[in-house]
Amino acid sequence: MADTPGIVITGASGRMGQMLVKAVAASDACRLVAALEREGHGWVGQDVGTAMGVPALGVAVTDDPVAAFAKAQAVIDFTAPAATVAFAGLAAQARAVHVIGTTGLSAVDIEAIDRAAHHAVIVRAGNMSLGVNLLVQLTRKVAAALDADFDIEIVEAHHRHKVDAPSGTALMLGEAAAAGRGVDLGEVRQSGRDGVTGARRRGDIGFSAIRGGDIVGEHDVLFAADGERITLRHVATDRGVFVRGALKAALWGQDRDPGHYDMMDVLGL
Ligand SMILES: NC(=O)C1=CN([C@@H]2O[C@H](COP(=O)(O)OP(=O)(O)OC[C@H]3O[C@@H](n4cnc5c(N)ncnc54)[C@H](OP(=O)(O)O)[C@@H]3O)[C@@H](O)[C@H]2O)C=CC1
Ligand SMILES: O=C(O)C1=N[C@H](C(=O)O)C[C@H](O)C1
Repeated sequence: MADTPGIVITGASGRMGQMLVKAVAASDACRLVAALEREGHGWVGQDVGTAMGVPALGVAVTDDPVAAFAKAQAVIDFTAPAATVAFAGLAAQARAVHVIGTTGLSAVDIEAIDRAAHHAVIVRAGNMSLGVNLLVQLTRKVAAALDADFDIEIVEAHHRHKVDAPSGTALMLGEAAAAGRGVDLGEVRQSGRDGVTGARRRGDIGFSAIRGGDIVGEHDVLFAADGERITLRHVATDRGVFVRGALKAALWGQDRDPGHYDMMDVLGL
């Protein structure tokens, strides 16, 4: 066990954080070396297992990322954009693989992550599941096969707590559709219609977001033409699909050259 990669989970009290802590602690392929929360969080100083209401795991929750990353080979990070950008710099200094699941990152945030990736391995994806990464590939292929007679609309649904829209996955699907069509998503993106919007512009890629209840994550890519429609759909019913992808990425990243990778690299798609 001691020579398996040591993993830090950031945002350990979060929906993803708690599942990741349990998965790493239960794995034979890696070890939990730290659980991180922000300064002032009620869990800091407590055993992370006890704080979660399960048997103690022998790892106290810390608010010190520098000390935590120094003893790790990988950092798995599903938190918030500002935290993730700060962690990217610190993980690179520690030469730890940084697996980023956080969504809602701005272009400036991604530039900062790109800079950190000159010094260490970063694997970042808006969705770590095998199914969604396959759907991204399918979306690109279908978009390449059809012309703009087919209107592309991406509809996503998530739980009531989600703070960013469109989802990271919806943006991955939109990028894939735009790449398939040979256009720049920034030129054709149409989000959140409301009011008298005018008729749909030919070639636009539309995004709609639903928020409610405990929906884990659902994504439809609709290709709608006169007389026929195609829908590509992924439904996540369990966050375990993201957890498994993140652990796979943390192990895959060991001994790779520095760089900014995604789940297509990890899954070999
Ligand atoms: N790529 C993928 O496959 C997936 C991505 N996600 C993304 O992961 C992110 C987290 O999702 P989820 O777990 O549902 O969200 P939660 O709000 O449940 O968890 C986020 C956690 O991060 C913590 N956090 C925020 N800022 C800091 C900080 N500066 N230092 C330490 N901890 C911090 C929060 O603490 P506090 O409560 O104190 O703010 C919280 O514990 C979102 O961006 C989501 O979109 C989610 C699922 C899959
Ligand atoms: O916030 C979530 O929950 C999820 N976020 C990711 C996204 O923004 O696409 C991935 C997944 O859909 C769950």
